[in-house]
Amino acid sequence: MIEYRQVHKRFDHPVLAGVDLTVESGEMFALFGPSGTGKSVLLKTTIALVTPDRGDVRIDGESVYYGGDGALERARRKVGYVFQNAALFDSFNVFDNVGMGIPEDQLKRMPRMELARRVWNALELVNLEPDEVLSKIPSELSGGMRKRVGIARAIIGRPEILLWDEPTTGLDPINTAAVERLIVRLSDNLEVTSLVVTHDIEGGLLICDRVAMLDAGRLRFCGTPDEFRRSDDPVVQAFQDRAAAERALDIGEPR
Ligand SMILES: Nc1ncnc2c1ncn2[C@@H]1O[C@H](COP(=O)(O)OP(=O)(O)OP(=O)(O)O)[C@@H](O)[C@H]1O
Repeated sequence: MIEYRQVHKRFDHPVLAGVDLTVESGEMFALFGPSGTGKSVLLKTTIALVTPDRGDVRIDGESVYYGGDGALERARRKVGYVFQNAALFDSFNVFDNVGMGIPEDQLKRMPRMELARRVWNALELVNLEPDEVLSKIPSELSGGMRKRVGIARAIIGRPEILLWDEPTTGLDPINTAAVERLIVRLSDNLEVTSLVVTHDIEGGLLICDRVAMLDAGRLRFCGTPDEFRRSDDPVVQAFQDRAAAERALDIGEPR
């Protein structure tokens, strides 16, 4: 379970102004919101990739920020993070990039054969052919393949929680659908809690148990996909209308 409690963050302007949100264990949860409202920043506060100015995050009841020695480390071990642009290391091959998802202390003690087996399994789980990609560097892969390598790195450490930062952004419709199927399959097979930040509202509503919408640094909506669709909040409605119009433009439908 992930609990965000009164999370505040400002950079040169206020971004998060007291976000309260609970994602239950085993849940598949999507976070929506207009561009620049702090969705990625909130995701990053989960494991202190961004540190909140105020507030706390609790994972399975343990405070990430006030839990004392080792709390952040324990949180990071439980979480796999799928970065927006895959964030692979350009000069390392796929084997090394995926292997980096294993915590360093475990990696040091791990026999090479065991590491190879884990990397192989992780690549198979994301539908990549290990033989074909292991020795390639990221620039030799397509955008969709790089995303999958990033996902393999996130799952190789056997996380209990997967955080997905815009996993389908920049992908064509076919790859988008494939990655969405992958999110569902991995979340089911690995029995993880998934929190997905996405602009793909339709996809998020289709695959998630609950969704939330962030607006102006605060949670504007939290509920089931059905409740979201039927919300009479004008801000939520306007957001959905805008998303639908953008989608229609994307896929060339008449507006
Ligand atoms: N490290 C940082 N330093 C300064 N400003 C930052 C930093 N990270 C994020 N911001 C700012 O915080 C705001 C929220 O950014 P964030 O990436 O969380 O938005 P978002 O809701 O995920 O948007 P998008 O949907 O466009 O990705 C933006 O104004 C962004 O410029």
